[in-house]
Amino acid sequence: MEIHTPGTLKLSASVLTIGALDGIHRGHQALLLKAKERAEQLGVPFVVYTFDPPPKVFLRNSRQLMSLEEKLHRLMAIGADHVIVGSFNEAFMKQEVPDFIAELQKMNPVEIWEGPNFLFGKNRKGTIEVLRRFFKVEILQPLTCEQGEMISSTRIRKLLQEGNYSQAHKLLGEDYFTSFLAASPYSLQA
Ligand SMILES: Cc1cc2nc3c(=O)[nH]c(=O)nc-3n(C[C@H](O)[C@H](O)[C@H](O)COP(=O)(O)O)c2cc1C
Ligand SMILES: Nc1ncnc2c1ncn2[C@@H]1O[C@H](COP(=O)(O)OP(=O)(O)OP(=O)(O)O)[C@@H](O)[C@H]1O
Repeated sequence: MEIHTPGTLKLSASVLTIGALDGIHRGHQALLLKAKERAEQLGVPFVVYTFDPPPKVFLRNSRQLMSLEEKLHRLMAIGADHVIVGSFNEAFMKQEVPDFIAELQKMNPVEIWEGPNFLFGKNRKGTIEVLRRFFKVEILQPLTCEQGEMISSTRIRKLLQEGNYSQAHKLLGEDYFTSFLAASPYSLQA
């Protein structure tokens, strides 16, 4: 797996997923595995574009679920061929939608895979509809928990804050929880 700074990766074809992906929870895992499967079927590299820190950590001071290092390990295990890490700061978030689209075009994505609520660009003006003017965008039906609620990083943060570790465990996924706890600010030793 290769790691890149924004604007440097040029590919003749790819399958792309973009997102904060904080915690790589079961919803993220489903999305990433689907995109990886499509990349394999199409015989093109699988590219993940992520942000550090996650936008909500930078903008709202939300607690970060997973370090960048841990996220990169997870992405490698899932089979990402390339990861672009955008340093999310004042300068980055001022990029207008067309500038970000131009950057994505350098990777010639044949498919972009997202969940239903993906937004991007300055003032969150970029929607799935905007993205669809330029690329083939596929939407994964959101993965929900048994109670029917959508799995999200926000929900997991709340569960951990409430001390509901067993539900957080379920939403993060069995295989992921042990090392997640060891690496996170929610470590049991903390
Ligand atoms: C180029 C760019 C600029 C962004 N600017 C803003 C912004 O001005 N305000 C904001 O709240 N989020 C901004 N974001 C963050 C997005 O709202 C969103 O968090 C990000 O695209 C990741 O999607 P996700 O939250 O679904 O993972 C920006 C994202 C990108 C890629
Ligand atoms: N439960 C889910 N099922 C499918 N896709 C999901 C799910 N949760 C998030 N995604 C998708 O993963 C991508 C990255 O989303 P993001 O990292 O913002 O996740 P999130 O859990 O919604 O985070 P937060 O709660 O902090 O907003 C987006 O395309 C989003 O729609």
